[in-house]
Amino acid sequence: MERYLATLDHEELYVRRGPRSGLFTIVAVHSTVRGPSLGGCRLWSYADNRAAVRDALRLSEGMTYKSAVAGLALGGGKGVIVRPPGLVLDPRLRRAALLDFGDTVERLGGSYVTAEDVGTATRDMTVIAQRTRHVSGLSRRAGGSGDPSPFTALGVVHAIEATCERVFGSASVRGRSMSVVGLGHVGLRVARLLARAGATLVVADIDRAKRDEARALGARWATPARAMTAPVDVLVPCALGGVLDHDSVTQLQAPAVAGAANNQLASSDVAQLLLDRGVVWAPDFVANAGGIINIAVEFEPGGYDPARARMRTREIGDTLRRVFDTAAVGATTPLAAAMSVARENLAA
Ligand SMILES: NC(=O)c1ccc[n+]([C@@H]2O[C@H](COP(=O)([O-])OP(=O)(O)OC[C@H]3O[C@@H](n4cnc5c(N)ncnc54)[C@H](O)[C@@H]3O)[C@@H](O)[C@H]2O)c1
Repeated sequence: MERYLATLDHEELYVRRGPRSGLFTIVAVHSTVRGPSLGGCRLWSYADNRAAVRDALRLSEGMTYKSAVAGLALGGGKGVIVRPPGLVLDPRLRRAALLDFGDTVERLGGSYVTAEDVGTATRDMTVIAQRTRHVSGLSRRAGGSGDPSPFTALGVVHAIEATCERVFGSASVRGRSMSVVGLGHVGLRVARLLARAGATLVVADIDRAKRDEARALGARWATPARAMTAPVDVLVPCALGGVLDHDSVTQLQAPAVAGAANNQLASSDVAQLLLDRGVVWAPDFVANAGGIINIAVEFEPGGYDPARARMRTREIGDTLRRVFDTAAVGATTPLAAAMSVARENLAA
């Protein structure tokens, strides 16, 4: 395993071919130290099955640290349904694969709880729930916590405020300039919240149809490349991962970066480059934890309550302040500090 896949640091890895669909279903449980492992079910196509297993192992580990740094009573896990390259899932096959995945989750007896992820949506969770009760993120009508995006956006805004406080001495975004790259489910909501709070916005998306949103926000529209290097106070990446690499960081003009996009650093050494260039970076897995914080409320005594979810999401600001303080004391990067806070919480 170690030789062919990845360093194994996990509690469980379950690979099972679904009898209905014939597709491989995979669940990796990295840690249940703080609670049941939670992580989305990714329906994705890979070059080969090893790559799919590797992805489940890697992503489940990331979930352990994301939940731990947020102080949640959850561990890290991830599910994958492997779609063979070129295979189109018609509705019948898709349903069969989701039911197969539900059986896989059920066999793990609650050590893994699934949720939506790339390639799956809330309605898919309803199908999976026919085979297992270890499902989160069902619709509000079905008793779940529903769409996580508004909570992710709220958390990102609190992360931006904590970052402004660190860089400019005040958490207020009023009068600050910000560049929001990616106006999707999260980015558009972040932009609206920032505009309402008095920030001046540059916005960008590869989808030019989003230009109308810029007008509605009173924001300046830019190409994604220009928005990334705009001379603003805060860069807010809300599209894809890997946007901060050795090239893009040397062109950054913003002294602060805080956004929703997952895996913003192309490689972990970019964290040091940002520090060396005096750019304060809010680690993505701290800033974008609002979605999982919202889901975690489903597991609290009394069940899901949106007001409690909002309250918990606001705590992202304080978590990030602790990360920045830890980084300052240790003269290290916010990435290293966030990992150290997560490890402390795992050990506690
Ligand atoms: N939805 C959540 O609750 C949540 C939670 C945690 C993390 N995230 C992360 O936040 C990011 C955004 O998530 P989302 O749910 O809003 O996704 P989304 O698909 O709704 O939105 C992404 C937007 O980015 C645009 N985009 C894609 N490539 C771009 C590029 N190169 N430049 C500019 N725009 C580009 C797309 O056109 C789309 O409008 C992702 O990285 C996601 O993994 C989302």
